[in-house]
Amino acid sequence: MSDKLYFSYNHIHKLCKESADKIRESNFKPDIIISIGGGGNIPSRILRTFLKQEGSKNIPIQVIGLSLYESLGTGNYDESQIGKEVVRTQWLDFGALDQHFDSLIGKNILIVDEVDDTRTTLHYAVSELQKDVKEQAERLGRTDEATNFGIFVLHNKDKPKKAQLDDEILQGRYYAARTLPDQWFCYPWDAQDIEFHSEQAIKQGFN
Ligand SMILES: O=P(O)(O)OC[C@H]1O[C@H](OP(=O)(O)OP(=O)(O)O)[C@H](O)[C@@H]1O
Repeated sequence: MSDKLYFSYNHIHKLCKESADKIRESNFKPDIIISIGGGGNIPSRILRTFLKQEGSKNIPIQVIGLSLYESLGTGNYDESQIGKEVVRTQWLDFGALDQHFDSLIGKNILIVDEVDDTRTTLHYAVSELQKDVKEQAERLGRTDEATNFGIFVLHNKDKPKKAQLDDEILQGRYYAARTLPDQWFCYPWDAQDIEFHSEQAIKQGFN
């Protein structure tokens, strides 16, 4: 097989459907989806379609912008540590949501991205959001309310991770549609030539 794996839109749609069923079966009911842009945006929107319960409202999606940039640190880094600095380009805005979403306190929060590679980005997202919740809860005297974080990714790369997630999340509310070997993943939204991309996805069985 080629060292690149190609995934079609249809395949991704099906992964989201299947994962929404698993999330529901596990009894985790997200109140809000926090999408890590840009890769998390399309999976978030598809997942929402399948998480929607009849008669209830759509789950709101908020987007945070996180990008991995080359670390320019001058310290004694070994090669494996270079290039793993998370830069925050956008954060939450609850002003635009209704009164039920004036904060994340006491909510079930599903963080969505397309891939868990070194885990640096997910770790950053969870720990910064946990910090925000803690600060808000202390300020508003609501520290007794439990806030639960879950994670959904299309793909988890089977490789040593450079950052860790809490066991509570990893063991209970970490949903990876597929765990695959550490190869180059090609997503349809990055394709310059979608016909070629789709053909490869069909050949590889990811259609
Ligand atoms: O597990 P990690 O090693 O942290 O890598 C995963 C992250 O890398 C990619 O983001 P990127 O910074 O390339 O930005 P993008 O989503 O805007 O393409 C991807 O979308 C994930 O967010």
